[in-house]
Amino acid sequence: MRLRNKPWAKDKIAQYPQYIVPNPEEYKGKWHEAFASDQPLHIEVGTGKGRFITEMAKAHPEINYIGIELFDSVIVAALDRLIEAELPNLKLLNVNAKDLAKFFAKNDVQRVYLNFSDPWPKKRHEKRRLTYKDFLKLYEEIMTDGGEIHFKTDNQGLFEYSLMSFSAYGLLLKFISLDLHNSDFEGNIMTEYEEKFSEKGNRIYRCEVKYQH
Ligand SMILES: C[S@@+](CC[C@H](N)C(=O)[O-])C[C@H]1O[C@@H](n2cnc3c(N)ncnc32)[C@H](O)[C@@H]1O
Repeated sequence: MRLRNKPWAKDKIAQYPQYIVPNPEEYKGKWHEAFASDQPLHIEVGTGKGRFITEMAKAHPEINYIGIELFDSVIVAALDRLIEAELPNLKLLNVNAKDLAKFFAKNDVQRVYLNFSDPWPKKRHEKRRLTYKDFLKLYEEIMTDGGEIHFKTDNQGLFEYSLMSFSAYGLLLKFISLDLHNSDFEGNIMTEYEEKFSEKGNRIYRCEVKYQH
C-alpha cells in the first residue's frame, strides 16, 4: 500500500510545534537556537516511525538529533514516541530530503544516518535513492568537513550500489559489516524495518563513510 499524507496527521503535527518543527528554514545555520544547546547535530534521513532516532537520543544526551520523514502519516508514530519520551535533544521534520539545503547550512550537521532506505531497484529511479550522487552532494553541503554517513540495509543490491556511489564520490570507507547481527559490533539500535527483515532471516549490511574534506 502506498503511504500518502493524511489530513488527520497534519492536524496532530500542528499541535506539537516543539517536536515537529513547522518552520525549519528559520533555523538554517542556527539549530542550536531550536535546541537551546550547542551540541553536535546528527540527522536521520527517512526516519519512518522513529524508533532508531528516539533510542539514539535517549542513549546520547550529549548529541542533538533530527529525524526527517516525508510522510506525515508515518512521522506521527515518531511524534507519539517523542511525546512519550519528552527528549530535549530530538526534533522531527516532516519534509522531503531533496530540500535539505533549505533547512541546513554548511557545518550544521556532523553525521547523517540512512537506515533501510527505499531501494528503488529500477535504473530509471536511481536518482531517488538516498545514496545517489546528488544526495551525497547535498549531505556534503550541510555537513562539517569530515562528516560521516552511517548506512544500513538488508538490500544487497542497494548496499553494493551505495558502496560504489560512495567510492565514486571520494568518500572514505571507515567501517563495513556484511552481517551486522553476527558481528561484534556493539550498541546497534534496531529500526522498525531492521526488526521486520531480520526476523525473516535477512542479513543486515552496515557501513560508515567519511567526507575527506
Ligand atoms: C523503508 S522505510 C525505513 C524507515 C526506518 N528508517 C526504518 O529503518 O525502520 C524508508 C522511509 O524513508 C522515507 N523517505 C524516503 N524518501 C524520503 C525523502 N526523500 N525524504 C524524506 N523521507 C524519505 C519513507 O517515507 C520511509 O518512511
